[in-house]
Amino acid sequence: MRGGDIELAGLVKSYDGLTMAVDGVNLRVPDGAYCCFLGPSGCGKTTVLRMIAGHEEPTEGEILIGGRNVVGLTPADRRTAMMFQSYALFPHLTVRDNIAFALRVRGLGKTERLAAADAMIEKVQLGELRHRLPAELSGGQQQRVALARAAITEPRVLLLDEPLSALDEQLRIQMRQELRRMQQELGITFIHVTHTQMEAIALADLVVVMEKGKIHQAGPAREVYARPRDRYVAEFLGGQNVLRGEVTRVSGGVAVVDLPDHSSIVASLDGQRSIRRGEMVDLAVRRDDIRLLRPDGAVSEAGGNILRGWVEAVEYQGAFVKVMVKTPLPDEFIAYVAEREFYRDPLEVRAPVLATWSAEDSRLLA
Ligand SMILES: Nc1ncnc2c1ncn2[C@@H]1O[C@H](COP(=O)(O)OP(=O)(O)OP(=O)(O)O)[C@@H](O)[C@H]1O
Repeated sequence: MRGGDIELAGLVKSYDGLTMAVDGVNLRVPDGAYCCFLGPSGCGKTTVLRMIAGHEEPTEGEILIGGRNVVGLTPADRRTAMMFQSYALFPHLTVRDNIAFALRVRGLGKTERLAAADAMIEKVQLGELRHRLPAELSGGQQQRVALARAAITEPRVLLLDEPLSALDEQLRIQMRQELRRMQQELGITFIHVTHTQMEAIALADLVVVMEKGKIHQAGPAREVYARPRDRYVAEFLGGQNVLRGEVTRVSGGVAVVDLPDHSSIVASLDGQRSIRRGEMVDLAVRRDDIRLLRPDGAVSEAGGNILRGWVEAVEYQGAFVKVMVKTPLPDEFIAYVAEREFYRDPLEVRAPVLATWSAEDSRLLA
């Protein structure tokens, strides 16, 4: 039994009794999940991580690992391990000795330590590098050593604080795959803190989006990206346009929303049951669900929602083209048009356009 499931219940951390670094966090992380805490600097994600690790005590609330409250226990008794941003490898010890060191702290004999280190070295594919010093390794290899050193104590939960931030862009993407592979191989719960949206989305089974000490949304990557709960999550994850307007009608699972430019948009309620006429609401539509038409073309082609504007800027992105559309609305409006489709009849800057999408592609936000 691994027992690496985590439950955070009413978790609060205040350093000075006034500001809440963590402000009432409730969350369940299943055993063996890859969970990413995502949010801007200062949102409290590292503090949550440090409290799970046992490097910081909560002001209030419980942390259950494997069903047992671990508040007050040492990291070793919690069976958690932490991998730091800087890797914190001993410069004078070889790869093998760095990895074996964690077991010396736990009082294991030398033969046992080295045998365990060798097994772990194979697991993380560091075979040929076992006798090298950290300075003789690449950033990615150093990270693998740091991971092996954290994993050798057989923790139930491995905590990673911005593990990829020291690497360059290309290596970061490569190491992302490797972290995922290792997590699956070790079969333990990973809690990974990051402020990079794409990193969280690419890696996690469970993405937890935080702001100012609170969780806005926790769910599978695709749910958080494609069905953000509120404006904050939609804007932080990106890929969505968020518009604000007044509800003029609610019926049959949809709401009609009047925007400040007097256009009417139909959006699915998407479970927002309590919406009433007259209420101000946010609605989201994915940038890649927008079709851009020339106004002189067949307006009948425009199924459902229409917003009028003109092309403010065009940015080539490779697989798609990012078109910034200026509308009379205060919110920015962007369409991602598939590359081939865009170049069939390229829109030039200042061209008037109709941005259209179907009712079911826009959703009310909380
Ligand atoms: N030891 C401390 N003493 C006082 N305040 C602290 C301490 N550690 C963190 N804080 C404050 O708590 C809040 C949350 O910090 P935390 O490090 O958890 O955020 P974060 O989201 O991880 O940010 P970053 O990505 O910059 O590390 C911040 O306002 C921070 O200034």
